[in-house]
Amino acid sequence: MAPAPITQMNVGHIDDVQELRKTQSTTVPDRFMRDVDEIDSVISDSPISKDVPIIDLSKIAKGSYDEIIHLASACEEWGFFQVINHGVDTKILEKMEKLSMDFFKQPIEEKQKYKMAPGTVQGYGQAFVFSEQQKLDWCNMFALGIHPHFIRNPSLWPTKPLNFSESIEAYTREIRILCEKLLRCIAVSLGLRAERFEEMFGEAVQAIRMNYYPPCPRPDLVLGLSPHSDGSALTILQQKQGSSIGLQLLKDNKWVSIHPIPGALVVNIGDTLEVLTNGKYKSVEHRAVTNMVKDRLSIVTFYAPSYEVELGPMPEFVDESNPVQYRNYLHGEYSKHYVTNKLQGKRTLEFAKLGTHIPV
Ligand SMILES: O=C(O)CCC(=O)C(=O)O
Ligand SMILES: [Fe+2]
Repeated sequence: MAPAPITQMNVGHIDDVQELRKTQSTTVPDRFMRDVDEIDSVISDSPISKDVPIIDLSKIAKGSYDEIIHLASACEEWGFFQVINHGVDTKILEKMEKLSMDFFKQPIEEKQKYKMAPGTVQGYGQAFVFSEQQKLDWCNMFALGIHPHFIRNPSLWPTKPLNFSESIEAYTREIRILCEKLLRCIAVSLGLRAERFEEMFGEAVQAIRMNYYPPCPRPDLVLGLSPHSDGSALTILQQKQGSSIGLQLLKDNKWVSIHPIPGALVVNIGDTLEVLTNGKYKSVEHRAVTNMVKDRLSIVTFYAPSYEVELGPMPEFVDESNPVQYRNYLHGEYSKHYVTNKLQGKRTLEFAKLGTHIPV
């Protein structure tokens, strides 16, 4: 998430979905209603796939080559996996869930002290809305840039709940260590030296977003979060215990729900790794759907190279049978492009794909 430009744009009125929920209305405002083709499969029994791979990081730590092979196939065939025995203390995960809920449960006046400005991606509100016509997601977000420090906007760091900042620091420190570990494992799974990405990434960028989806009276008409791939290299997603099942990924053209495993974290490949591996490991389109009775909270970490790093397919993934599929660009340019466009499947990656033209 590069610092986005402050622009005067008219995004229209954006309803706060928790406030809508309080009205007990049985309908949703027009702006949330999706066209039929966008939601045809939202509640048609999208299978809850227990096939999404589960990677045991403790096996890799003990040197299991089989688990590295398993990781390689998870990345290549799914772009998504759940990680267990990941080393992040359960207490830290639970604390973060409580902290996030305590934040979202506050009166709207308190949360709006940290309002996300139109066209930006940090603070409280709804990101990726750029026009009055754009449909809205049934979601309240709270997002912060974490690392390096210059991406932080201190005025958006809440003073309530108490100890919010300290808890965020503790959580993001742990998750950063996990990102580093995972990236080393992913490098090995690609036949690279473990440190290959780490050395290239420089001081990696880290951002966090909490997505809160209150129950919705018409889950059949709305989306919790529009389909997208992540602009990161790697994303780590924590689903709050007891949340509704809501995360879906597109596999073989079908939406598949991710079955939450207590204590596990969901990991997905972002656009940046797709480009670096010249499409060997692809970012996968995913979205969130809502539920009529249950709410959902996800706590999402985006981990990416430093903005000044030049990205493009690594020579290891280019040969006669694998010609270059993406152009070279600075990560900061992509990050800016990502946060200034609405979420629209894998459209954003057209920025880098050779043979596609994006209007500027
Ligand atoms: O809530 C979810 O599970 C989806 C979140 C997500 O994909 C994101 O924040 O990028
Ligand atoms: Fe995502």
